[in-house]
Amino acid sequence: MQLVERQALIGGNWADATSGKRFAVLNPASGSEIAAVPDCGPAEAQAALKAAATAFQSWRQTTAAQRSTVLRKWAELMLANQDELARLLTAEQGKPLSEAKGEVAYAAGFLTWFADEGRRAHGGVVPSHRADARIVVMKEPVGVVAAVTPWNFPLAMITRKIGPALAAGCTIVIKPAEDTPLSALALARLGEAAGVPAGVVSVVTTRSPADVVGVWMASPLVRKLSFTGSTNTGKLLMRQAADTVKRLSLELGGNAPLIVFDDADIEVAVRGTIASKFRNTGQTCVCANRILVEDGIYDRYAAALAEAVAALKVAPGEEDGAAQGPLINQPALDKVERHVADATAKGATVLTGGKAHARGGLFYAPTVLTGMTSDMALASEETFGPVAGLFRFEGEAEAIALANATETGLSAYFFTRDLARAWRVAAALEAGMVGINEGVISTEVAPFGGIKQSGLGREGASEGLDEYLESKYVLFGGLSA
Ligand SMILES: NC(=O)c1ccc[n+]([C@@H]2O[C@H](COP(=O)([O-])OP(=O)(O)OC[C@H]3O[C@@H](n4cnc5c(N)ncnc54)[C@H](O)[C@@H]3O)[C@@H](O)[C@H]2O)c1
Ligand SMILES: O=C[C@H](O)CS(=O)(=O)O
Repeated sequence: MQLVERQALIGGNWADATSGKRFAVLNPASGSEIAAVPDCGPAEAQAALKAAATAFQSWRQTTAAQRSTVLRKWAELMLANQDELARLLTAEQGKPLSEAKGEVAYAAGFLTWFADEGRRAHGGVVPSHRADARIVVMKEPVGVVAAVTPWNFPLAMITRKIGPALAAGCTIVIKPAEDTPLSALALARLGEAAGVPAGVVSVVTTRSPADVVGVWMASPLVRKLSFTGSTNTGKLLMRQAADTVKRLSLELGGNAPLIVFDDADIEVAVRGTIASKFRNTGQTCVCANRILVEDGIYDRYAAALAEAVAALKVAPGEEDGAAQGPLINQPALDKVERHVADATAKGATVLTGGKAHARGGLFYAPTVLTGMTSDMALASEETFGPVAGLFRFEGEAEAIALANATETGLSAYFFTRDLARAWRVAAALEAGMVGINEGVISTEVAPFGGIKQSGLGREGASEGLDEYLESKYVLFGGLSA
């Protein structure tokens, strides 16, 4: 396999951990080792941070056009290596190759998007409050950014940070998830080829995240943390950030409702449910987690959904036609099995799946459960696996109440053909992102993020650049009136 890097990128140098320690990266479909990478610690974290602080002084002096050129070239190299990057991503993360290829393009899209946005980071001239003074507002880069990213989208969750950070003139130190470091290292190699200067981007791989990230969180040199991962980890890092008042972008957990109203087009609703619930084998932060179905359509929809889910091909991601890959690791599989066992013990019925797949290992049969109730674990916890739990409701008010009965608020979906209802329900749902008659809404052009305990800030869109900029207001006084 090409593009496999076996060293970390520390301040422009490809290096082993000073301890010599390494850890294996496994293929979740087979359990076989793909490669081993450095198990870095505080020494490497400090070296990467020092290099980023030094590089920041020169990178911030480049023009927006120069930074844009580098980001565009990087995106071009990603697309030129799309097949190789996708094969590597599928090998370490498990998703079907078709989805991995889609992620490469999606990830490159953030670099292209912010290559353009960075050239629009305008400040402004403010109408002065005094005749002898003029006021301007300048946009300046935040500084050194620490990025901590998850395993489920090992490329896109990184470029969603690198893009705006570098476009703004920041430098960045990255700690990728221990399950999927190879995609991050391959990305960094392409960045080097695109002209990213030494120290501007570092990738520090480790099996001990707290040891590496703890150095960055304690240092005043890091002016911003951009984190994507679970809400619990996000809260922990948020507390650590307080000591040095770091800027925060937090993309955390979800528990998305997907509502099917009586007037929905069943085929559209089933297609949208499959797209939302089973993308990346259900291991997506914006996956539908609770399926709320109105009484009048419930039985027809449940039968149609179960038929479609039963037809999903479960296989290693590189196999032709694979629609569902393995779970990322044993704890992820254990959680899926716990949610299904809890639901059936409390009265839910399995329409399809409901057990480990015949392939064994980390493969689980895509599942549809009916008769779900709010006391079940799946109702309040993010399953992060291929399980669609159907809850019954009567009337719009009950649907909204059920949908909003969660501490998170990342995404929500609903299916209806009533335009007035579409506006009412979209306004009533407590979520940062809403899909109407659509199950996949993620794009670099729209602000991605959640409310409540799903996080802070937005990624992508024009707003995504603001997360990496500071406003400096300058008053020119003593001017003749
Ligand atoms: N909102 C979003 O955009 C988004 C996107 C993807 C995943 N997620 C969420 O992430 C979760 C799944 O991802 P995960 O299992 O990798 O989450 P996780 O929080 O376990 O890990 C995320 C990252 O944090 C690191 N980490 C873990 N503990 C740490 C610590 N004590 N100090 C420093 N770093 C630490 C991990 O090594 C990893 O790189 C789900 O809840 C999912 O909803 C959210
Ligand atoms: O896990 C959620 C990520 O944000 C993936 S996507 O942006 O929804 O594709």
